Amino acid sequence: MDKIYAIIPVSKFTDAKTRLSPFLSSEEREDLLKAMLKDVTGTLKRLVDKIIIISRDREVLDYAKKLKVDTLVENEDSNLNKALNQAMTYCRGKTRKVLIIPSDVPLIGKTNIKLIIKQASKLDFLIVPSKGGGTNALIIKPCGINMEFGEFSFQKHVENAEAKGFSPLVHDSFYMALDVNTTEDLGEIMIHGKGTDTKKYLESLNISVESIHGHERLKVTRD
Ligand SMILES: Nc1nc2c(ncn2[C@@H]2O[C@H](COP(=O)(O)OP(=O)(O)OP(=O)(O)O)[C@@H](O)[C@H]2O)c(=O)[nH]1
Ligand SMILES: C[C@H](OP(=O)(O)O)C(=O)O
Repeated sequence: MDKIYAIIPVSKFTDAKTRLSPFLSSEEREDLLKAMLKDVTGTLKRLVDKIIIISRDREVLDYAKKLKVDTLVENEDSNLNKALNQAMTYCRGKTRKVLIIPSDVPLIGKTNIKLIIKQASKLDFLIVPSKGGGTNALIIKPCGINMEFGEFSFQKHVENAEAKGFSPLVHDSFYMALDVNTTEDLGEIMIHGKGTDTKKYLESLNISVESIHGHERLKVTRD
C-alpha cells in the first residue's frame, strides 16, 4: 500500500484546551493534552509510515521526542492552517498521502485508523467530521486541498475537495468525532475511554460522570 504520514498539529502546552478552564487548571489541561497525545500517537504507531508533530512550543517538541515520533519546528507568525501547509510541503515527495489528525481525539482507535487508510488508498480525499462542524481527520495528498481549519471547517473542506473534482468520502464515527474541548467531552471519555491514558488521567483527578436528562446529557464532577 502507498506510504502515508500522519501530521499532528499541536499549538502549545501552556494554557492549552482553554475551553476546559476553569474545570481543569492550566497544569491539568497540559497533562491532559500530554495523555491525549500519548493515546493518539500510540494508536497511529505501526499503522502509518511516519508520525510528525508540528509545533512552535519547544516543550511540545521535546515531549514528541519522548513519544519517539518525528517533529517539525513550526515557522514563526504561524497558525493552524499555515502549520499544516508547512508540514504538508515537507511531506511532498516523501509520501503519497498524509493523515491530518488533531491532538485531542484519544478514542480514534486502531480499527478506525486501519479502516480509513484502507478506504482512502484509492481516493484523493477522505474526511472525518467532528461535533460542532469541525474536521477530525483528513486523508489527502500533501497540499491536495486548502486547509480551512477553524469555524465550520468540515463543510469548507468538502467544498474545497469538490471544487478539485474529488468525490469526498465521509467516514462517520462517533469515536473519531469526539475531540475533547468541553467538560461534557470529558464525560464521554469517562464512559468510552477504557484502556486509554486519557481516561486514566481523568480518573486520577477523581472526575466522575452521571447520566442526567436535563439540558445536558451528562453531569461531570470532581471531588
Ligand atoms: N501547530 C499548531 N497547532 C495548532 C495551532 N492552533 C491549534 N492547533 C492544534 O490544532 C488542534 C485543534 O485545535 P483546537 O481544538 O482549537 O485546540 P486548542 O486550540 O488547544 O483548544 P482551545 O484552546 O479550547 O481552542 C489541536 O491539536 C491544537 O493543538 C497552531 O497555531 N499551530
Ligand atoms: C480546529 C477546529 O477544531 P474545533 O475548534 O472545531 O474543535 C476544526 O476542527 O476546524
